[in-house]
Amino acid sequence: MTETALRTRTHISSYAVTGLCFLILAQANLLYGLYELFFGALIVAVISVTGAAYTFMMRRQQLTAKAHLPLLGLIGLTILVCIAIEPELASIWLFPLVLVNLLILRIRQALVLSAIIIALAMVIMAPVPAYERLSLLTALLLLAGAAAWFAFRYHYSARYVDTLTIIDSETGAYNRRCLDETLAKEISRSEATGHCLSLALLSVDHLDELRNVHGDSQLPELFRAISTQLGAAMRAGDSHYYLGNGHFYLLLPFTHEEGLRVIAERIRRLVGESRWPVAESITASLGCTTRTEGETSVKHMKQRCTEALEEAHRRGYDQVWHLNTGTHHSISSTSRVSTSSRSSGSSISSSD
Ligand SMILES: Nc1nc2c(ncn2[C@@H]2O[C@H](COP(=O)(O)OP(=O)(O)OP(=O)(O)O)[C@@H](O)[C@H]2O)c(=O)[nH]1
Repeated sequence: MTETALRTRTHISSYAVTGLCFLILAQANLLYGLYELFFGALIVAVISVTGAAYTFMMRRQQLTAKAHLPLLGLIGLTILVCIAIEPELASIWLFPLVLVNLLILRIRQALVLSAIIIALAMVIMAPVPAYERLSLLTALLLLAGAAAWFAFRYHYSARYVDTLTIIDSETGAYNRRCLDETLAKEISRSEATGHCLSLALLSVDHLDELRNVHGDSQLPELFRAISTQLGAAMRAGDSHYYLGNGHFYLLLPFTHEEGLRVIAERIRRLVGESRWPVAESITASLGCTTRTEGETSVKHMKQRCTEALEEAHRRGYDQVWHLNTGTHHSISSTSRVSTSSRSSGSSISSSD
């Protein structure tokens, strides 16, 4: 579940429970013939139901949902009027208000709104004996403190859960699921704005030999180091994704074919010339492609990268291959970008 979905559920549940509590309170007030308080509780219940409906309507635009503060302010105002009518019953009204504020608003907003309402309530409750007001104030402050701590922990956990769902724990790179989502978004953005989009698939060469020599348990340390280096080598806005088995996708928005050749070659050289933990010296091959006009398929872009990588492997590893296509399925041009020899230095050579 995403943070947004979790937040929507919490908001709707909080409004619904508040609505239910105040409906019960309204009914109790009706039974005791306290008609003004009955209407007050009924108004709070109606505003709560409105809040739940509003949360549902705005579930996809939570960041622009600005009406929670006015709605809860209105609930606060109604409650203050009810306290003015019957100051002895203030605690029944104030406790749920503080809780619902902290469950729905940002922590700072909730604390400020609750503080204002509690301060006004204390003034309105002047006829009530001082020790009663003081004990109510203490209880409210304790509740607000505990609820704020809970809200802070909840917010932190929700963000942590969201991070876990997109990050590969072995390497710290984004994971496969995140790649598909982000690539689909970048393709739409590229289609809408006309900017270039490139994708590369990097694989560590001769992985089976590395596995035989160093053992499975050692390799994650190597992949983690590669992931860190990739993050540092690419510019802001680029991102890398780990698929497992020594394979990384590099997603390069705003990068045309020539730019892709430059960055892919730079990364191939970086891998070949760096000293790595576990294996010390390794090489990598990259299969690259650039989105063609009108192309909308995540699958086809990834497929071209895989085919380009297979070609790089066929040609002897430690290679960068670029594959572009006018149609989505067939390979219409294959460009050899680097020579296979690291010692001779790799330069962009002629197309095949
Ligand atoms: N996406 C991406 N493209 C890169 C990166 N580095 C180089 N490129 C591409 O390669 C082109 C040439 O890069 P460089 O040889 O570094 O030349 P540059 O003029 O310093 O590049 P920029 O000022 O970054 O545009 C750039 O215009 C980019 O298209 C990178 O880290 N990420």
